[in-house]
Amino acid sequence: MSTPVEIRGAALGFGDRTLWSALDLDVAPGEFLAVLGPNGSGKTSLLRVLLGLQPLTAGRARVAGEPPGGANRRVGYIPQQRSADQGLTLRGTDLVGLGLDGHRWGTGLLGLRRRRRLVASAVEAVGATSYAASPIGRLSGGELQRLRVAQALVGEPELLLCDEPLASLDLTHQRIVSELIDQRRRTAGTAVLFVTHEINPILAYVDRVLYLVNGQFRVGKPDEVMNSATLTELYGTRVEVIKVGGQFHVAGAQSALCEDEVHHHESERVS
Ligand SMILES: Nc1ncnc2c1ncn2[C@@H]1O[C@H](COP(=O)(O)OP(=O)(O)OP(=O)(O)O)[C@@H](O)[C@H]1O
Repeated sequence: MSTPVEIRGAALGFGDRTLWSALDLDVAPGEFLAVLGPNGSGKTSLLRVLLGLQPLTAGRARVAGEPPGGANRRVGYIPQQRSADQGLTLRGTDLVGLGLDGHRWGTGLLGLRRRRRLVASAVEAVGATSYAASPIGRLSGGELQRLRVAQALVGEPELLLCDEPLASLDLTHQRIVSELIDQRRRTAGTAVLFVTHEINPILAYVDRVLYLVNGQFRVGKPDEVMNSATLTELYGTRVEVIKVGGQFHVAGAQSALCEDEVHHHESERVS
């Protein structure tokens, strides 16, 4: 299996602003990489680079050995959640089917049957069979998100890009969605890049963290990145990280704290 993601000497900027530079990153088959950082640090832009939607300013990126965006590359994508238009009449199964490209599965009768079978099994895998025939405008956020996971997985991706897939989900659905993603990478060797503002709900699955801040970044195991010395250096201001009950709590200057409720809570206590 080729390396799902290879990034060498990469930089991305808009105008005179550099989001990140000198980024070298390999993501191995089955690896779960959490991508963390404050608003605007370039997390979504990194996913867009790997989708072939955003050219790098410098350096190069390869997805399974080829330039991003190639037709042969199997990349699943769970975009940042936006609530579905109430009027949307697209059915759940149609949404999941959008994750299959007609070219690869064929368009004849056999192709259609095969597509239907693949969609049904992807829907079943996320436990969405009972509501998959409903128009998506009528589904709850959690139901819709499970269908989005099915859409991202139905094409059997080698690389899964997830952009805050747990946002606005309750704890039960956060667990269901993150377990589905974890199961995929364990059983099929799919590499996962998981953009999030909150590492704790997925900590059990995370192999490494890429933390982006103000044009700087650190990559390493969670304990190597999520500690006071590393985040203080990265943010350029005093940041305290404590690990309690297997969860990280981060407190520091306001600039470092646009991340999650725990952080805000901690900042009130410390400042
Ligand atoms: N095509 C573009 N042209 C100009 N600026 C852009 C473009 N795409 C993104 N940006 C800017 O780059 C910065 C990083 O955006 P990005 O969406 O990657 O951040 P992010 O880390 O995912 O943020 P958030 O946590 O808020 O989702 C933002 O300031 C954004 O406005």
